[in-house]
Amino acid sequence: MQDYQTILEEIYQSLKNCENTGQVASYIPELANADKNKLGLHLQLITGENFGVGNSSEKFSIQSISKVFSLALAFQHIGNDLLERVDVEPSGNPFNHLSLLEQEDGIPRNPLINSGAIVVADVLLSNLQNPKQDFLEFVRELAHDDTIEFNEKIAESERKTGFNNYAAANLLKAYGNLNNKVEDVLDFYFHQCSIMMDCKQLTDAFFVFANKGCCRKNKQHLTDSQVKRVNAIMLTCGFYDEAGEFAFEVGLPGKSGVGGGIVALLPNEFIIATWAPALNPKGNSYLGMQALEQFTTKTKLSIF
Ligand SMILES: NC(=O)CC[C@H](N)C(=O)O
Repeated sequence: MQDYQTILEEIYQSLKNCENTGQVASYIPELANADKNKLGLHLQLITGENFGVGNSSEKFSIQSISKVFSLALAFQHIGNDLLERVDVEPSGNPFNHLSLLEQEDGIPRNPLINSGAIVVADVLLSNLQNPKQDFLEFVRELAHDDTIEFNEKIAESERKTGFNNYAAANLLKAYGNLNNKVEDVLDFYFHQCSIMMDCKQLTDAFFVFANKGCCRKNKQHLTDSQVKRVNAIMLTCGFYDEAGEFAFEVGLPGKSGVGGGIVALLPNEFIIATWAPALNPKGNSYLGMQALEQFTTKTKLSIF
């Protein structure tokens, strides 16, 4: 086995010493408080070994990483019917882009951009009995961790400034691709994005996507085919208009969030999560992208 702890420490040291030109997201005011100097990495092997460095056990707002959980839960409930309301093509555009939605008659390009995730949130609202609580329980169950919570302050902060997401939701409603009230769908969406987790917990929860749909306690949550699809969507759409760059530099399916987190995985091998709050111009963690590039280069482990 490779010396993963040493590899993580080398990556951590090299990034701690490099100039961090990223910027913390400030369009959600609560996120602007994050400390740009934080950096955490956690690796979990499919065999259960764990390795961590830096601020890997500090919780942060997972933001768009939550879109993978909502996609998985929607697949679990309505299967491929989901694909009638949201496509699976990379958008080549920023996560909050609107004009494509209008050009394509209210069918979002994929479930990992905001408009697509808002449609998925609508599906969950229609299919769950207590939507927010049931969603939280799903994430807790995947991670086997009942301490995972929403951050009400962050959800409220985004509600107050989420004009772009209101625009997307209203456009979806106008095209007949939203069954519930705009306010209710966005309340769910802002809460899912506000969930607080650390790098270790993210690797726990994403274990299911590296392990053919079975979580760490061996419960089957998704079929083989659903896991294949979720991973394919992560690979092609998980980093918005930087998905090509991530595949090129890192070579793993993964998902980023504007809280500065990234989770990536190699099916049947490992799950790795990074957290560094400052973002590059495309909205992905500046140091996190580099950490993962170094990891797959040093270990020679990627899907390619
Ligand atoms: N890329 C992200 O993490 C974006 C999520 C954020 N909640 C938004 O809707 O703008």
